[in-house]
Amino acid sequence: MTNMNRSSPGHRFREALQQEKPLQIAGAINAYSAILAQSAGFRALYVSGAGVANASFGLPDLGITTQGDVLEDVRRISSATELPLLVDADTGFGSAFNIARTVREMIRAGAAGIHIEDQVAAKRCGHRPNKAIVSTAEMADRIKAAADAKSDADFVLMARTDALASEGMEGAVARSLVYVEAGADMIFLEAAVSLNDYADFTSQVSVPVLANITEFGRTPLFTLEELAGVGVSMVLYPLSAFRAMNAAALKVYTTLRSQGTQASVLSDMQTREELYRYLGYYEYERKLDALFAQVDEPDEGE
Ligand SMILES: C[C@](O)(C(=O)O)[C@H](CC(=O)O)C(=O)O
Ligand SMILES: [Mg+2]
Repeated sequence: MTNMNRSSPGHRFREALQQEKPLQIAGAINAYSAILAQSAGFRALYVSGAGVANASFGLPDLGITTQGDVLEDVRRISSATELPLLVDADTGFGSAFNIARTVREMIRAGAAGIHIEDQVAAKRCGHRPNKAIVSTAEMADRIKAAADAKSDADFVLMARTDALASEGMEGAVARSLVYVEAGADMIFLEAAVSLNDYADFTSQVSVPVLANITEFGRTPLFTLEELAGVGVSMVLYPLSAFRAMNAAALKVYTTLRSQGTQASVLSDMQTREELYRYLGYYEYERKLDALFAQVDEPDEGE
């Protein structure tokens, strides 16, 4: 393990965590969403496992997508933004060797960090009933395998615990302390239901704690200020923009079918001008024009 690369994505994530308290982390479903979130001022982004499954594959978030599927999205998104990416690695995508490979490949793909959860491999969304979790020892082994594979000491290894639902606060805290001992740098407390949960948890777990403020789930939509007050270090919005895009897209599709024109939904659309601005299209166009101008000149002299 080295600390050579001072500007590694992991290092940038840790810097962002110092600069913004709590650090707001926005889910970006694809490269263009990452550009939009960056321009809105976010300092860190998230690649959601549910997002990869739902948006890239049209599948439910039930552990069906693979390490390679997630890596492909991470590569695309990390190429489009300077911001550090926290990536949802579900249960690590296999046993110790697979988990080690997940870490190595995530670093190569440009991720700043990953979270690995303590659910069984046949995982579910953290906000659904009937989740099953592995033993504390098995999860500690996952974390050790991941920590051992870190080629960049700054790469963030976050342990997510889904234990609150089945083992209560006592279980979630006890497990998290073991996960930190095993090498977790931070903890993701999944599906907390009250501010008191966070206060309780952060008073007993000394590493930075993430709150997942996903919509229509178990956790109420606590504000940044409220979460700051209970010791939360990171606030995640994994699918907020995705959910909004989906509603907008459906409205456009149904309007086109029912009205035969998009006139009434134009105001819901981003204009061509805006799209191009975010993409830096005009800059590309200027370069292209300049390039053609240069190529033309020698021709004229001949
Ligand atoms: C954070 C999460 O793991 C994700 O994949 O984005 C999901 C989010 C969701 O389903 O709302 C989870 O909380 O399990
Ligand atoms: Mg997930």
